[in-house]
Amino acid sequence: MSESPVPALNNKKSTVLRARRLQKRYDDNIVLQHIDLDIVEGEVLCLIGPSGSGKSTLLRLLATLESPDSGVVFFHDTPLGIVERGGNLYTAPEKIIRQQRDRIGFVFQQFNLFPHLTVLQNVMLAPRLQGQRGKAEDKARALLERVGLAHKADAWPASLSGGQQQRVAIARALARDPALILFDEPTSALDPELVNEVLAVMTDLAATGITMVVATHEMQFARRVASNVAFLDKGHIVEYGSPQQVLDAPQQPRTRAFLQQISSLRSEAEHV
Ligand SMILES: Nc1ncnc2c1ncn2[C@@H]1O[C@H](COP(=O)(O)OP(=O)(O)OP(=O)(O)O)[C@@H](O)[C@H]1O
Repeated sequence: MSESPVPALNNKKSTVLRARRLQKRYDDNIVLQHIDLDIVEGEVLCLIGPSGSGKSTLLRLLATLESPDSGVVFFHDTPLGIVERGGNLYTAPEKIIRQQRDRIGFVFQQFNLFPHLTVLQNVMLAPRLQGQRGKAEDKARALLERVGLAHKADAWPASLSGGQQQRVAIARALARDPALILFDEPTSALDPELVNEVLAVMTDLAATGITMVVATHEMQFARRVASNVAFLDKGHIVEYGSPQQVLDAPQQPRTRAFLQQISSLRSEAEHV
């Protein structure tokens, strides 16, 4: 019997998401290789790495917005793909997979709000689709309050600043009652003066124990908020550990070079 590609699951209850041996390629370009990750309840994992290192692709695989070429993502121990068990190929029932996927929120770099819906309607959409019709509006208003935008409920997305649109996108992700929220460089598209309002909302979420994976170039945020930091380089996780380990005492030359580059870009920007 061939060895299973997936290591035996341990039954640690608090593991929200587990990725095993993920690999992804686009044509000849191998974008991710040998990715193993465990994300436990309440953890904030920051993904850092150079442009093109595979952060966005990894987030899309974790959210099952795309499928890996091999390897599998488990969400609360449910495989969201095909695994080998006892020598047979196994997939969870489609309904179960859908229910699990619904509990993964995603916040995109470019906000991706629906332009033809008001702010309130954007946030109400998920609870409505989940059949919470009666409660959807109250829930959406409470979430807008939570991100400081209750007064913008009836506004159109295009009338908001980028920072406000991203806060609405966070409220929309929260409306799914997610067990995990994935953030893909949520402040990269923002003018510098709008970055902090979004990071403040994310810091509050982390403090309430929401499990998050955040691809980011905001090292101060990672230092303050992350439980763990993973440094991706050319599709591999080459360094992983606490923010102090990875950001203050990196072991790998590539991590050191990347952090120096980021910090010199930052000081150049401050002197313009
Ligand atoms: N849909 C796609 N089709 C083809 N190639 C892709 C696709 N998506 C990503 N890639 C390639 O995969 C590699 C990793 O891209 P990815 O966007 O995941 O990196 P990243 O670390 O998030 O970069 P950035 O910080 O610039 O967003 C790049 O070489 C990119 O060109």
